[in-house]
Amino acid sequence: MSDGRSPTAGDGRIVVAGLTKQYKNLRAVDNLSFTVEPGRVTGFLGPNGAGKTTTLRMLLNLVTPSGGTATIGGRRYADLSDPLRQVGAILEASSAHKGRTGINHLRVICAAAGLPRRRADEALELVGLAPAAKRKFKGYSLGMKQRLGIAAAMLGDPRVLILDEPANGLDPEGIRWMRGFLKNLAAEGRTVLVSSHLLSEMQLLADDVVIIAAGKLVRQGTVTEVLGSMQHGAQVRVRTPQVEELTTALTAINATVTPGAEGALLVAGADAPAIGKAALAARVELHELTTERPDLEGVFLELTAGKAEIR
Ligand SMILES: Nc1ncnc2c1ncn2[C@@H]1O[C@H](COP(=O)(O)OP(=O)(O)OP(=O)(O)O)[C@@H](O)[C@H]1O
Repeated sequence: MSDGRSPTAGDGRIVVAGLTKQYKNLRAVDNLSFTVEPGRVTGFLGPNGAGKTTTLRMLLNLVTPSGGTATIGGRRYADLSDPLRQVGAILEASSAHKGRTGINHLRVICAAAGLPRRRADEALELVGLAPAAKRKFKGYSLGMKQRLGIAAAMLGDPRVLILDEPANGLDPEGIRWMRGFLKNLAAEGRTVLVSSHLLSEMQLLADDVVIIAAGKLVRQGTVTEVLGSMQHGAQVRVRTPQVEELTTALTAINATVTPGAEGALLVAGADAPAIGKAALAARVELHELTTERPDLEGVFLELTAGKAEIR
């Protein structure tokens, strides 16, 4: 981040408080409250139609809330003195004039926003698109288009980044790049808010998660906290030719044993070393001992079950 930026986005903390959006009969966002901290990547998760885009649009003053507030550094977006230098946003897959080159696309935005022309080159460099600067937009791959969108959002060197589904359509290499890029921005102290329904991706990318369903907050916390809040906790998958003996031995140490797929046993209430020890003491042969940790996908499905109504 460059020095001398306007301080009006404050520390870049995003606070959503009682935010509501009513569309005729549909409450797209319903009394939603959460905070997004600077210096961290926050994943904004929810099933399709949960209200993510509507929330982000209210944050960026593109949709007027029916109630509540959304502020960045204590101010509404509309009250920021120079928002493009403070908040960078991508709300949909990048689009540009087909015949325009990448660099010219960014220069046009710089000119319109009163930003120095060199920022176009710097932003292109930042996202690794400098070698394709003079290629036309229509020849860009989807991944390159996404990078160009991020370059555009970075033109004002903003303290806060808000990205709606930036990983959509990216290949694994593109996703890896995006992950590193956004983590670096957070490490520089910026606020990074990324919406997604790609839960497995968020598990690798985000420090914090805000999960919504049907317009309402379902859970907010660090990825670790949310994973830890999973009802069932970790399970261990075990295979043995001596099912009965092992079940007896594990029940004796207060573990719960249930049949899993393909003849495996799922053990809860004891970790792998404890199971191994109990098996050894009972002279039971083990063919597999695998700890299965709940992933964000499982937590998400559990937390949003029944709330992903078609709207
Ligand atoms: N302008 C509008 N008028 C009426 N309904 C709307 C409008 N914009 C969004 N909605 C509805 O509000 C609900 C929330 O939509 P939103 O796009 O915010 O969800 P989302 O979580 O971003 O989902 P997706 O991942 O599918 O984009 C949806 O049911 C949508 O149809």
